[in-house]
Amino acid sequence: MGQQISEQQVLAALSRVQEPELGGDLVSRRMIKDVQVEGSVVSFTVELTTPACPLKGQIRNETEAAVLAIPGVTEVKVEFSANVRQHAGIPEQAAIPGVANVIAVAAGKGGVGKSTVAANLAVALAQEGASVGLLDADVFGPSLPLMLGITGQPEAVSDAHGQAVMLPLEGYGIKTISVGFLIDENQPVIWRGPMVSQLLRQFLYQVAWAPLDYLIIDMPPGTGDIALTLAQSLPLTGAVIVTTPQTVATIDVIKAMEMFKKVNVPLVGVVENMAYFLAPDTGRRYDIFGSGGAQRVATQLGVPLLGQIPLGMAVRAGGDSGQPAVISDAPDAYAELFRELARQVAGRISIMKYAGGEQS
Ligand SMILES: Nc1ncnc2c1ncn2[C@@H]1O[C@H](COP(=O)(O)OP(=O)(O)OP(=O)(O)O)[C@@H](O)[C@H]1O
Repeated sequence: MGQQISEQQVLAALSRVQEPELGGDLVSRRMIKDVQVEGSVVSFTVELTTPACPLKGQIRNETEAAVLAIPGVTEVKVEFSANVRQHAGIPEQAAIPGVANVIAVAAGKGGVGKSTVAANLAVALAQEGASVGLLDADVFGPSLPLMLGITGQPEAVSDAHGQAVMLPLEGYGIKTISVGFLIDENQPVIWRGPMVSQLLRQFLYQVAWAPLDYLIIDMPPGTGDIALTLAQSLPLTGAVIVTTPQTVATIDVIKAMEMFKKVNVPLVGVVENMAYFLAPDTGRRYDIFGSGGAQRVATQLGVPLLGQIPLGMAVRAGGDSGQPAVISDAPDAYAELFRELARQVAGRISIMKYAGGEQS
């Protein structure tokens, strides 16, 4: 029998593996937990900054290889866990207790698929193992109840401090709240700015969201007063801007990005929706609205292009039938692209947090 393998040897091997995005090695970043050695079998857990980590595969391969290089090790079992931390940079009084990150999904103009992206992003993050909420702040056209097929009235209950709170409705593993749950959809609603702000404050602070890793906010379209006030007053970790190829070069997209910059909300990146069309019969790609535009704008503004979602019949049908595309296995629902988008968003947020300092 060979010499017994020690925990120190395992940690020494793992300290040579770098965290691919955040830098530093996994041991100094205190990402390695629960090392166990049983004979020649070594197991440990890597604690990620998000369950939707885009580089999980790479981390698995590199840690496995590093530990297998220790003489006598025959098998390595890598588990993953995640500890999504509260973003620093949000003033304490504005933070929502128990909600680690608030992400705005916004667009320079209506109809580009902002709500579709918000809903699929939220469900995809939940599929990756995160706890997720979705707040429909698009009070003028609340489309999330229809897109997620969720109906009903949120129940009011007392929280642990005796305060009245609304219970969000649940579906597809996410918690959600929308003005669409509270009003009669056939009644036109006339909202003025202050009423919207007050309602949204209620949606943020008087809803039993916690605990959440990510609260996704489907913002009202455009950069008008309401969107600006919201961007300014929400405790946002960052903003994701949705555009289509034909609107990408327009001033609206730039305006949306500048609006967030002006109020010091970091841009997570740009999503190009309806980016191209793949003919279902031939598989041929058609760049109906041109190509490369979103990438150019992203590069020009120094933010990443987080993903490109093609035009897909199943994406639209999913939205209309209350079944978000990301739960479908139809090829033109592009579920895997939505999941990859979710990983990119989560990964970027972890990097932003690291750059800006973090709270445990
Ligand atoms: N990638 C896509 N492929 C096909 N249809 C899509 C795609 N993305 C969105 N759609 C469809 O386009 C329409 C508009 O989408 P959505 O409601 O998400 O846009 P929006 O930007 O939120 O609009 P508004 O600003 O008016 O709320 C919907 O019918 C939706 O199903």
